[in-house]
Amino acid sequence: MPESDPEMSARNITRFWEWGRKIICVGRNYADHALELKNAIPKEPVLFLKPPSAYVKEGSPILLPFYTSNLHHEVELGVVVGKGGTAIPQSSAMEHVAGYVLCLDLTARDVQEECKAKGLPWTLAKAFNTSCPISDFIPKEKIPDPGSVNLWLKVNSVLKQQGSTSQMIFSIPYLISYISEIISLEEGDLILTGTPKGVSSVQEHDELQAGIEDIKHFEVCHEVVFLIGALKVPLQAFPQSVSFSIHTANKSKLLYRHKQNHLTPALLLLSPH
Ligand SMILES: O=C(O)/C=C/C(=O)CC(=O)C(=O)O
Repeated sequence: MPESDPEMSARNITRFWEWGRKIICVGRNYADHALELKNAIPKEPVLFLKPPSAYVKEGSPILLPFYTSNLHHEVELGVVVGKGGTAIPQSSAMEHVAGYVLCLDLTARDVQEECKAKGLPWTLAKAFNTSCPISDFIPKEKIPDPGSVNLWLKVNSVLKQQGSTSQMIFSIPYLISYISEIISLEEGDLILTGTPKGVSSVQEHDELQAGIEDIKHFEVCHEVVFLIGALKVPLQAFPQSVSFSIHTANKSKLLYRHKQNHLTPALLLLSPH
């Protein structure tokens, strides 16, 4: 894969969500969060993906999937890739970063638990439309030390999550190097670096606010946070008319599968109709 595609380079990195092709997420990257969900501390990064259709910008509504009754917020620092590459060494990894966003990795926790129990992928739990709300683009220069910033999230003004990126098990340069060995990074890709502890359930009409603060330059970045880092996103139900009916298979067969195993796509086909 070429390191830089001239057509891609002409695009505006501050609007990466309009054309970026991948969202690569890191799970269990904060020990206290791994433990709150009763997981072991990982020895290497846990990776999963979201599609670009997961993006939703600050101020737009999050759609609440009808198949979950336990949607969780996870606040994260997102790293926006400015220069692609494969097998990027840790020593030059930060040269590939264009900037950052504050993001949420919304997770249908009940669905994820079932997927985990059955050894199934987490796609339904993590990759639905609007599962990745993002703030405005934050240029790299505004966060001189991304390994030492505070992230916080409030639900209806109540503080739920607070943690420092210094608590990450795998650092940003390590993650860029590790991921790019396996999945070539391209300009406009976003890496979600994991969430600190305090994840909890959100409901329709809840209001989420999140922020980022540079610990070392607290005074300056507190102001920056207020301007660029805050997310304020109302939740609303998936419109009933939305349909996931992507299968044409015989309904009675799907109904049988629904009874046997309600996490199969049959649930999506049959559920609200
Ligand atoms: O392993 C689990 O039970 C859940 C993991 C996550 O959802 C983790 C993340 O996405 C994260 O740590 O950021």
